[in-house]
Amino acid sequence: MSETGSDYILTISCPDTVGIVYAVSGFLAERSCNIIDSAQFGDRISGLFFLRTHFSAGAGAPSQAGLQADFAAQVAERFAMTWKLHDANRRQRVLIMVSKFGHCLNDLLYRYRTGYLPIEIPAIVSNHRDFYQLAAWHNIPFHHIPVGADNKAQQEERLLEIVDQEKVDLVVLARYMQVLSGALCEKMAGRVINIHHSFLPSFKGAKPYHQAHTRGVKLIGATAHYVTSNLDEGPIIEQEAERVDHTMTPDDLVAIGRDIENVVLARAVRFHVEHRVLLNGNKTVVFR
Ligand SMILES: Nc1nc2c(c(=O)[nH]1)N[C@@H](CN(C=O)c1ccc(C(=O)N[C@@H](CCC(=O)O)C(=O)O)cc1)CN2
Repeated sequence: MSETGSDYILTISCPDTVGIVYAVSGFLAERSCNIIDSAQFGDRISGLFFLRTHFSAGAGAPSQAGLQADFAAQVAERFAMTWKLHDANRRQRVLIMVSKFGHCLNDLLYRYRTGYLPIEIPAIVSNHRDFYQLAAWHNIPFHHIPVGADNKAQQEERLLEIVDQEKVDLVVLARYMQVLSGALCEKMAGRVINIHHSFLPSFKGAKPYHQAHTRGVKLIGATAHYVTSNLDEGPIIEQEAERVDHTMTPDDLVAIGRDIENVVLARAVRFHVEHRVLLNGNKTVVFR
């Protein structure tokens, strides 16, 4: 039996058909589980259905393991669901990676410290030493892993050792400026979020603000996306944009961009750790 009031989040994707919400809500009601909030979306192009349900297990409800076993047998199988049942109160363990620009790292650390981001941060990893003291101030272990053309595979092995040892759920690239290998992206699929400093698909690669200035755009932005082996091509989680004009220098755009990057990355991390993001091919469904 579950402790009264245990909160869970159920996420589902499956071929769309009649009766999915009815089956899920009936399953929960029969087991003394009360839905707190629920959202769903049927994608008519992919033919897939997506559901996120936050519920509380009342007195007499089965344990998490019991709910999972029942749901697998009673509902998930007949609808061919891809699904997960998450403990809503468990804080995800987030490893942050950074290179030379620390604004996103600093912002995430502040939001974590003030409780805005319900996460644990067991480690900070960088290919430079610049943020060693910032990590120390927050009492978070700092791992310096320099990467060059001749040692990328070995250094990525070290990263994966830390991910394993620290039971990391999510890796956040907070302006980490090295391209991760295809092998690493495969191993960590759906568990690595990057902040790209442009409004993708515009201005991929390094130095997007200079590209934007050269092009003379009137809006600039930032994009948080899951990392895949295709640089800057991963499923987009969140974006934001700001108006700019002809009077602004590339440095002005960089300064405006920093604030946008902070907000977009923090939102994307929060959506992910609250199980609000479901993959839909190379796109996402985000139940904000
Ligand atoms: N597999 C992936 N790895 C990374 C991605 C990604 O989308 N897929 N995003 C980058 C972040 N990024 C843009 O957002 C980015 C970072 C770095 C480069 C780049 O060309 N780097 C050069 C080295 C630059 C340096 O040493 O300063 C390189 O790796 O040759 C492009 C885009 C993070 N990783």
